[in-house]
Amino acid sequence: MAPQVPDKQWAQVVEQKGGPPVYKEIPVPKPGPDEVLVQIKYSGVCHTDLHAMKGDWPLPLKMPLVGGHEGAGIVVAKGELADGVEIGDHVGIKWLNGSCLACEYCKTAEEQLCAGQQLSGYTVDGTFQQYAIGKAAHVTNLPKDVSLDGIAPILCAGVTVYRGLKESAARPGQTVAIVGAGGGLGAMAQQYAKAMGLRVIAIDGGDEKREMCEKLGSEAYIDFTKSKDLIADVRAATPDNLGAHAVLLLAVSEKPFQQAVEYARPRGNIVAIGLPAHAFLKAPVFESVTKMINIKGSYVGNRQDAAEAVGFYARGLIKAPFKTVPLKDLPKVFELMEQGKIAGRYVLQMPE
Ligand SMILES: NC(=O)c1ccc[n+]([C@@H]2O[C@H](COP(=O)([O-])OP(=O)(O)OC[C@H]3O[C@@H](n4cnc5c(N)ncnc54)[C@H](O)[C@@H]3O)[C@@H](O)[C@H]2O)c1
Ligand SMILES: [Zn+2]
Ligand SMILES: [Zn+2]
Repeated sequence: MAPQVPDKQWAQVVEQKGGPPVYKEIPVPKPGPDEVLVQIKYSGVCHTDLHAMKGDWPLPLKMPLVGGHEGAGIVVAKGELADGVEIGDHVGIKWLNGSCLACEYCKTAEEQLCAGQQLSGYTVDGTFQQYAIGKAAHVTNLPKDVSLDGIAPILCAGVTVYRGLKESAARPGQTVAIVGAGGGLGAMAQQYAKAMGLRVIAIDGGDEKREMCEKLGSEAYIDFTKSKDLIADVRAATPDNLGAHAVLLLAVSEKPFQQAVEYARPRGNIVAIGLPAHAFLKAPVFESVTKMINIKGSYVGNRQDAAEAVGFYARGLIKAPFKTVPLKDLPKVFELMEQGKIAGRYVLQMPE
């Protein structure tokens, strides 16, 4: 028998650009033919949700908006064309809520580049509500024996850094510098990198993040708020002083995007993932050319990346720290995030 679905639910709704989100009751949405309705149990809070509320990016967003795109829950209703997902399944709703499935990018498993994409918590309502809609083709299957709180942040932070590490082409034994290592993506990135046999240099600010990075197995922590010569410090943290084989840029400020070429080793790959507002990538031409540096962007991951990232977690390889608070506390989480005070991730628990 299909579960009882109420007409109303609690949600965090951004009613105007800049926020704050308003905790209120809104109607429970109904799934379309190719969609599922997911009873969200937990949702991670990604810095992207804060960028969305602030209107940081040159990409129009839905308003009013229910944010959130790291939702883990249980399917409670589905449309008649929603194949491959059953009521009762545990699934995740990620940033890419849906895509056209028919364009060149969708056909070649690069759906994050689809011009017809729908984005959870940005162009469609996301997971900061008790019941959220996802396209059946795009929800991520989650194993039923894994608890839904810790796996929620895998759905954006995990997938994104996992794909980013693949894009970095770093091989086991090589060194990756993770910039913004103390944040939500950064904590995950350290764990995925370690599981992939990479050596990690963590870059972030403050002692709470230092402590976390050391626990997560980074070989060096460089505090960007204290270092007198960040470039020299990163190089010195590599065994031969030549710099990192790969750099993962996860920070929410522009400066590191302009420094990375100087501490990447010759032939190094710099992967830009963080999306600070109004920022530019800038690199010295001389060093970029003579060191044959590769600078690229990486944007979430495809459905297979999501399945693989979940697999790493389910096998116990990813233990990034998170704190759980009720859905109503989202404004407090945004405040701490704005101040750069969150080590790891906050996960919101939906009311019962
Ligand atoms: N490309 C993608 O697909 C994708 C996916 C998810 C998130 N993002 C973006 O990634 C960024 C990070 O997200 P998050 O949720 O991890 O944010 P977060 O706030 O949890 O972490 C950001 C970290 O960057 C650190 N930082 C700030 N300035 C720094 C500097 N100069 N050097 C080193 N560290 C610095 C902060 O201290 C913080 O720990 C955001 O911009 C987000 O929108 C991109
Ligand atoms: Zn498409
Ligand atoms: Zn995200």
